[in-house]
Amino acid sequence: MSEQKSPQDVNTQKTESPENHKRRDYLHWDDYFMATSLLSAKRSKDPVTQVGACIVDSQNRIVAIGYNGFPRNCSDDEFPWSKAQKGTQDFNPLEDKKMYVVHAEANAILNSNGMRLTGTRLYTTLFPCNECAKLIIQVGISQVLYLSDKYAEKPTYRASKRMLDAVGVAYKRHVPQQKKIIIDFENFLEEDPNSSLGLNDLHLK
Ligand SMILES: Nc1ccn([C@H]2C[C@H](O)[C@@H](COP(=O)(O)O)O2)c(=O)n1
Repeated sequence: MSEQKSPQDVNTQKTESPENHKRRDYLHWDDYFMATSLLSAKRSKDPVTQVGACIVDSQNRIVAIGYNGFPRNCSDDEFPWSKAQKGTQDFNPLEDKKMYVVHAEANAILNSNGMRLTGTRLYTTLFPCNECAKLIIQVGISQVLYLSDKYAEKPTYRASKRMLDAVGVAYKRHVPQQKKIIIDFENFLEEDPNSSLGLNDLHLK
């Protein structure tokens, strides 16, 4: 004979069901903003280093995002994506991407459309260079969170830290709580069997 459930048991069962309480594996704020920066970096055409940045206010609202790329209307197909090699026969400084690329952090600042950025936080996938540090300081960003500092030994990055230290802009490497976030469009494509979109999964590692 099956056991009868008291109304109390039924209630307990209801509260224990995963659908009745808060999800536990939700994204934490810092991971969320860094993942947003990583997603933005996916827009970059730079074949070597794709950088993304995201500016967030004190109420955890994203106020701007950006990635590294050429200025508006400077064609991705005409301007150089390579680095000019000093000492080579055909060395031409005008054929170097660094002459033209707007860094992700600078683009994020510019994309904020003149909004007041005092006290905001900047999430960037790569530590800001000296030129971006100048902008960060001038607009009043108070904290920088970064994922990689692969160019730490270069003078431009040491100069960046010198300026940020001098004025008290805090910076720290973000250590993600969630090691992997997968954006999977497939579930949504399955909802529409007639869809002919051939989208690949986007894996953020
Ligand atoms: N904090 C940074 C540093 C670099 N970038 C951009 C500039 C270039 O497009 C690329 C670096 O290229 P690489 O020297 O690694 O060939 O990343 C940036 O947006 N933000």
